Amino acid sequence: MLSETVLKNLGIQGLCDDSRKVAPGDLFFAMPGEQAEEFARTALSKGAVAVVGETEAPKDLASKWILVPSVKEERASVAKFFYHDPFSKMRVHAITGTNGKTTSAFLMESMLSSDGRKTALVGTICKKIGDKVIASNLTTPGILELYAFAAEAVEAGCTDFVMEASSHSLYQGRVQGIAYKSALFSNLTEDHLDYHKTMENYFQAKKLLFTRYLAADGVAVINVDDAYGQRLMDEIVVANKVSVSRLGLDGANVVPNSIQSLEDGLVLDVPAISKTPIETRLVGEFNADNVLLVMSWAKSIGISEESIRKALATVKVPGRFEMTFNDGSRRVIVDYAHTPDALERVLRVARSLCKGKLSVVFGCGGDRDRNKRHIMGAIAEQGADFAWVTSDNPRTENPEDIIADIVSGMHSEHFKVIVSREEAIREACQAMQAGDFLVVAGKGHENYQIIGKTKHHFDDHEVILREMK
Ligand SMILES: CC(=O)N[C@H]1[C@@H](OP(=O)(O)OP(=O)(O)OC[C@H]2O[C@@H](n3ccc(=O)[nH]c3=O)[C@H](O)[C@@H]2O)O[C@H](CO)[C@@H](O)[C@@H]1O[C@H](C)C(=O)N[C@@H](C)C(=O)N[C@H](CCC(=O)O)C(=O)O
Ligand SMILES: Nc1ncnc2c1ncn2[C@@H]1O[C@H](COP(=O)(O)OP(=O)(O)OP(=O)(O)O)[C@@H](O)[C@H]1O
Ligand SMILES: N[C@H](CCC[C@H](N)C(=O)O)C(=O)O
Ligand SMILES: [Mg+2]
Repeated sequence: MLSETVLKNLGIQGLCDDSRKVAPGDLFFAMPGEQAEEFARTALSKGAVAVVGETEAPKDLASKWILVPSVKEERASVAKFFYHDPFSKMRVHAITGTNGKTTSAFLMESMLSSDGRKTALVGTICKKIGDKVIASNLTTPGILELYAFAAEAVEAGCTDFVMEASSHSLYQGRVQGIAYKSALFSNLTEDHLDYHKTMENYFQAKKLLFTRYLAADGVAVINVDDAYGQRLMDEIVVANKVSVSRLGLDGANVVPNSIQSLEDGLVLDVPAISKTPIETRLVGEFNADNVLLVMSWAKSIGISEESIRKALATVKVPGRFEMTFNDGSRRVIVDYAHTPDALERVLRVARSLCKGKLSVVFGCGGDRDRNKRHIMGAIAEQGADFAWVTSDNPRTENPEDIIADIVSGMHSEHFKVIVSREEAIREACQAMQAGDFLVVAGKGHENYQIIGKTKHHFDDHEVILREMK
């Protein structure tokens, strides 16, 4: 690493790896790539004090250029030094998996807080310390943002830090330098193959949380009902492992006696956690998986039964099976299902609650995994009585092309394409009769729609409430 003396002499005010965000006094990390020099020049023109690069300095920038073998490694070491090693001052907990991370992370934060521990949270919806909440751009932020936030958490007196670790972040080393006290695995199903290419690569990225980043004395808590979870359990060498199985697999450490599914919650009887059943307001079988996993984790790190109960009784997660409209007959929920597994599971729960016709409005994000689209089409067709296929965040793709991919998996007449999401929700709402249930899937808490490179205000809840008046 650059010596402390060098860093101090430079008089650095901040760290930055994105020329668009440079502030005067920043040390700029020029990540390797064709445009590294161009970004470095922009950074210097905006007042960066120096550039850390791994290619020879352009002659005219030699006095401002610090040559290192790996900018990525240097960025991690300097972040640790500059922010006073914040992660070593808290117990850090992470959850990974395709679905259920945000829900579980909210639960974890809630249980730790109920237990009297000051806790920070980082994930898809927000970065949060107590009542201070900042909306997130990524599920796991870039390493510099992450360290800066951890330093704030330490400053605020946090003892615990809960975060979602996405596969992208694990693969890219956004969490470099963290030694987790606990790591949870929810499940692994199809998503992100645009980035990881194969399920095996995707699994290996998730596995890094347990092999590279979990502390030697940390605990791994794993859902072994999932085949990749079972594989993880078998493959990782960790002192403390807890296996969790809603299905009651032989040999699992935590299995329920019974799970009762209510219209507005769950009652879980889990002898390994408590002698008496525990209630939550989270709904559906998939949430039973999340709750079991997090309860098991809580027990393993010494959170009291009372705190587990208290958190489960009150926790709510925005945009996850969120009942947006309910007049006692017609019900509309907003849910963040944007993978085949999530859509299938959410429709299954909705079906169990629906007395009339079950409909779904959904689309798929642009510039993301294309292969999941036709699978989601088939799932919507099988799981619901009627589907409105529409746009999610098209990003730079043509919305019609995305919809064509989805529809290629659909073979019945029980669906209609409406490109405008607002129009699709409007029609779906207008079609509702007594007893019907509508699932508006894919965007959950998002209050925007990304078309091209622009974020427009868009909120599923607002449209539903307007239409169901
Ligand atoms: C594919 C991917 O993950 N890309 C992430 C990655 O970008 P990258 O290193 O490839 O960056 P790049 O855009 O090629 O640029 C290279 C370097 O030049 C810099 N740059 C770039 C442009 C410029 O004008 N000036 C400049 O200095 C960039 O800051 C970067 O340091 O590293 C960046 C910094 O950490 C991330 O912001 C960026 O996330 C992009 C925006 C993204 O959309 N990522 C998504 C796919 C993602 O990460 N999603 C997961 C969710 C997964 C889940 O929920 O399951 C997440 O954790 O959110
Ligand atoms: N354990 C689970 N198994 C399968 N599906 C789930 C599970 N938990 C939640 N879901 C479904 O997945 C959606 C997303 O849940 P959540 O936001 O908790 O997951 P996530 O892993 O954080 O997703 P992302 O990676 O996109 O941030 C929910 O709205 C629900 O439809
Ligand atoms: N974390 C997810 C977000 C997807 C949300 C969905 N609304 C979309 O835009 O595809 C991802 O990066 O795939
Ligand atoms: Mg999430």
